[in-house]
Amino acid sequence: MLLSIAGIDGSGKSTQVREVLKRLSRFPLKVECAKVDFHATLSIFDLANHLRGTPDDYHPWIPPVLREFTVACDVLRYSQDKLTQLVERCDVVLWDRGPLCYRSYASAYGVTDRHVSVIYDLVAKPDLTILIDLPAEAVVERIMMRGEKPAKMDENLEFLRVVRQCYLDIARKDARCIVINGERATAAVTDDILSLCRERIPGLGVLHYQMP
Ligand SMILES: Nc1ncnc2c1ncn2[C@@H]1O[C@H](COP(=O)(O)OP(=O)(O)O)[C@@H](O)[C@H]1O
Ligand SMILES: Cc1cn([C@H]2C[C@H](O)[C@@H](COP(=O)(O)OP(=O)(O)O)O2)c(=O)[nH]c1=O
Repeated sequence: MLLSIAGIDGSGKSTQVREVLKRLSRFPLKVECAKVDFHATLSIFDLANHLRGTPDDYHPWIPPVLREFTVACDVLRYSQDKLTQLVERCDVVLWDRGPLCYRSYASAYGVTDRHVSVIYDLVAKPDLTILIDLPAEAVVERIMMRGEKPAKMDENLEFLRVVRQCYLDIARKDARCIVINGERATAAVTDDILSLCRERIPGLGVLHYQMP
């Protein structure tokens, strides 16, 4: 089962991937985490650094269509070279981000180029995408509190509002995408994700709990 955890920056994707992994590790299941390795996209950040003096100041200086095409190429490469094999070897793969995220970012940056969209059609399709949804205001507060990583240029209220709307618009059209409320304690969000997995994926409903 390929489970994609989606949401705007700071919505708690990485936190949930970690928590769901912890909970599933109590069961006799092979569970692995996945996240796209950026390669060509890193050159976009290098270019932004060269042009603007900071790697995340890429917008609007580097045309969005060039950037999103580059991101899409990295996502497809990762899907074909690593993710597909991982899914074959594992009972559950927890994907931090996923096609919904990448399509939403492209849309938020106004990219409608068909080539980008066709590349995402070729990427492995998650069995289930869980969109952790919460208002951009709540996320900005979390990002400001986040000690480990300073806020990036695109982690601002105005842009995150647009990204959130793009997520919701794209998710609404996908039957394999479920929106959950992310404005709750971490454990409550994890509970929701696990119960959605059990409900939807045959086999996960008959998990045999192993005593720790
Ligand atoms: N349910 C939650 N309530 C409050 N803070 C949270 C919650 N989930 C995550 N956080 C905090 O919010 C910040 C962003 O979470 P993170 O998992 O890094 O998000 P993402 O991977 O979506 O960017 C982190 O500092 C994290 O500790
Ligand atoms: C997912 C995505 C990210 N980005 C930008 C915004 C992200 O903050 C940045 C890095 O992505 P990523 O490494 O996935 O972010 P994080 O470590 O916060 O999970 O690249 C795009 O421009 N397009 C995209 O499709």
